[in-house]
Amino acid sequence: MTVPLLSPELTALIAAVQPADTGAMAAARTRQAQLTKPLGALGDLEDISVRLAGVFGSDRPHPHGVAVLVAAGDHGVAAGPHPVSAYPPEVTPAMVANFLADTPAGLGGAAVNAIARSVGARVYVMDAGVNADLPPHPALVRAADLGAGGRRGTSDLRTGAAMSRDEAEALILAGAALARQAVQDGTDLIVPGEMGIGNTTPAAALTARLLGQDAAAVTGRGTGVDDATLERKVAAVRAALARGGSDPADPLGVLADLGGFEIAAMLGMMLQAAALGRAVILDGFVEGSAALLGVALAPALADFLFAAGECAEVGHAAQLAHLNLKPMFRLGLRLGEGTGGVLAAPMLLAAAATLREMQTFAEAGVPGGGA
Ligand SMILES: O=C(O)c1ccc[n+]([C@@H]2O[C@H](COP(=O)([O-])O)[C@@H](O)[C@H]2O)c1
Ligand SMILES: Cc1cc2nc[nH]c2cc1C
Repeated sequence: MTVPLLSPELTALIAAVQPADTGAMAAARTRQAQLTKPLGALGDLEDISVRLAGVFGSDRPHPHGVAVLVAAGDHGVAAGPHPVSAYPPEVTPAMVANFLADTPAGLGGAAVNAIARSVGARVYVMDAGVNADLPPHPALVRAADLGAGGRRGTSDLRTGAAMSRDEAEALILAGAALARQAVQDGTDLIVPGEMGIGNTTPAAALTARLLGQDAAAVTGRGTGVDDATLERKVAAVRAALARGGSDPADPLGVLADLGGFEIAAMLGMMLQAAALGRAVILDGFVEGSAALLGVALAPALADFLFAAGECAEVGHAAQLAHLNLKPMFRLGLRLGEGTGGVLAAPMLLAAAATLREMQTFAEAGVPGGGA
């Protein structure tokens, strides 16, 4: 197929995603082998520390701030009398209000707020296309104010494209703008997060198309749907794919055809974070679908991605395998919001600290360090 052109702004963002620093990674690998521990004894943290050296261009990486950027959007496929979720679409705007609620503990009463507070991460909230009038709040960023259309939910992907290419691009760029803001505020580890009732259905459709998998293999129970609803979800994904509205050779077309506004925004966050040399921590299945689009657009993005846990959603393992990422834990999380990504952030900070702060055998005078 002839792939339609991307806007100059998106083309520039994609071009700015360059591979990580292999020299710093080689130096970090050598250094890890000299640190005061049995060879390989820090397990996967060693590989993570080497990858962080590549991201931050130093064999002594020193990442600082952690932020979770939660984008919320509604979905046409979730509206109407045939639900694909265990919860009604009204939960999406209500949860945005919960992310922003004034509670005795501080900003926000959702899981992501509590977990972020517990690890000192900042929370940003974006309305990427929620089907409600959200009252103004100083901590609420509106994609519409960042140049994106501000439509209240996507179209039903069973019967037509979820959004236009222009809308998809505008949401990607709005997500990128929020990530630039977070970096400006001092963030080195970016966790894209999401809220959107029904969004495991578009995430499954994106995954099926981009990985060439059968709908049933990548469609899971999301919020905990029963067997009849799961069947309806698989049928929805099959119907969306059967329309033949997009080709994996055109990732923006796939996003517009099968995606969601918050998925587009998270894609923009990932591209921008990588373009600015910051690490991205992936949470669950919905974030994974954005990451698949990201590496299809900019293969070097993979160097900047770190997997938090393997979530309970069927299809997540296939995403991680495609991204060549090893999850750090398996806690059975199936929440979204970026919760798993925030939980993983201290592990990344600790991995970097080992490279930066441990002594070598020679420095510490510990025998057995080898050559
Ligand atoms: O990302 C995941 O792994 C994930 C798995 C299950 C559920 N979720 C969250 O639950 C919602 C989507 O589930 P559903 O059943 O409405 O498609 C949405 O708000 C997500 O944040 C997210
Ligand atoms: C209550 C609730 C909170 C969520 N957070 C992310 N997805 C969610 C779905 C529901 C239903």
